[in-house]
Amino acid sequence: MMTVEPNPKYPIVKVGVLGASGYTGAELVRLLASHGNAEIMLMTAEKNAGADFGSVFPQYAFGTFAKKLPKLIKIDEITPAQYEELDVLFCCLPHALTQEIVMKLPLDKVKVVDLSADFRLADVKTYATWYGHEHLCPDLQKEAVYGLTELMREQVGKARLVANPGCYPTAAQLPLIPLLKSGLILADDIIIDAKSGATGAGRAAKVGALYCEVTEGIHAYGVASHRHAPEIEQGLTGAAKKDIVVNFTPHLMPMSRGILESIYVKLAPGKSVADLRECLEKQYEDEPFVHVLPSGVAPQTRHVRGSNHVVMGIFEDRVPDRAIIISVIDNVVKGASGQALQNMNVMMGLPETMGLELAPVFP
Ligand SMILES: NC(=O)C1=CN([C@@H]2O[C@H](COP(=O)(O)OP(=O)(O)OC[C@H]3O[C@@H](n4cnc5c(N)ncnc54)[C@H](OP(=O)(O)O)[C@@H]3O)[C@@H](O)[C@H]2O)C=CC1
Ligand SMILES: CC(=O)N[C@@H](CCC(=O)OP(=O)(O)O)C(=O)O
Repeated sequence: MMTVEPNPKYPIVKVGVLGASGYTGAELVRLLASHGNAEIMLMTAEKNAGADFGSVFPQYAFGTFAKKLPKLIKIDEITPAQYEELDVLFCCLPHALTQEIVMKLPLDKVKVVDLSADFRLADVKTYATWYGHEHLCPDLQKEAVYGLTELMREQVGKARLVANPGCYPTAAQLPLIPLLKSGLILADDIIIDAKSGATGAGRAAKVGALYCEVTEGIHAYGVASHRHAPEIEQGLTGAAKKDIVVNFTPHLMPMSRGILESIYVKLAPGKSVADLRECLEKQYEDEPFVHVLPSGVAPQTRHVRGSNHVVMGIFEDRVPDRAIIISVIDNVVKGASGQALQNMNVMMGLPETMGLELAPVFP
């Protein structure tokens, strides 16, 4: 990782990464290396504390940027002064632990982008129901801005605490929210059939997400019970201005990265698939990361791998009055660290694409 020259028009942003030894933390460091105006001041790990980042991830051990990285330390070794010298802190930590840390941070001095699910649900009861415990800091839960960047840019720009969306909710909401807001699809008949690569489960792989249990097969999990359903419903309910319940079924695929969602919707009376296409093309025509494919072309996870792009295809179903939307992202980039960096750029008044211009990796 080579140091990219800073753009002198913009300030240097001092950054901390909690959980830098995990998949999303490491991906963030990879992206920050090509940012130019970000300086990593502190990085933490738990089991890997005390190690160099380059010894945990030998692929990132080379080059001037890598050599300047601080050692991985434990969270409780960070001093208040170290927090205060940061502009932005990324939390790439497990759920529930994150809120314990964030509630003690000086949020008037350091802005936070949280990649966990801790601050995504605004309603305290919904949070307790799906996460199995009361939130430790409900005020911050309410204050947090949901960082679906393209649709929340203005709010993200003013936020102290951004809740970075979940990977599945990102791929689902970017097509569905504009369609619901425009009244082009019915709110009561949305089916999201989702598939994810195994990195979605994190580096501390559990039984079920281990290589030999994922390769050469596919399985559904969290059927009718996955905690991303209420997160998707929160966004769609806001867009439709009526309560929405979705059918959401995630599957684990034998691939490391990528999410593909086949989304089945019913057209509102008198509306056509051409209307859906026009709406999404118009919504995203100036967006650098969201793309609507021409009619008849289906996106693949390979089209976005390693990049911050979202690619959508829109099809007329053979079943009358129904459409199929296929939405793909890289779960670790737009589904986590890429969107987190995009949010940081917005929060700090930097060009939104800084550090995110890497093209997808192929094959
Ligand atoms: N992977 C993905 O695609 C996505 C993940 N997310 C969310 O982002 C967050 C991070 O995910 P991911 O990077 O995949 O997870 P990983 O399991 O890969 O990494 C977790 C990180 O947290 C550290 N950690 C674990 N336990 C503790 C602890 N008790 N105290 C301090 N640090 C700890 C780990 O350190 P060490 O390894 O050294 O023990 C590691 O650095 C999670 O909340 C996840 O749900 C969100 C969207 C997508
Ligand atoms: C394949 C896999 O296990 N995926 C994870 C989702 C990862 C993600 O987006 O995020 P949060 O954990 O931050 O909500 C899961 O289903 O729980």
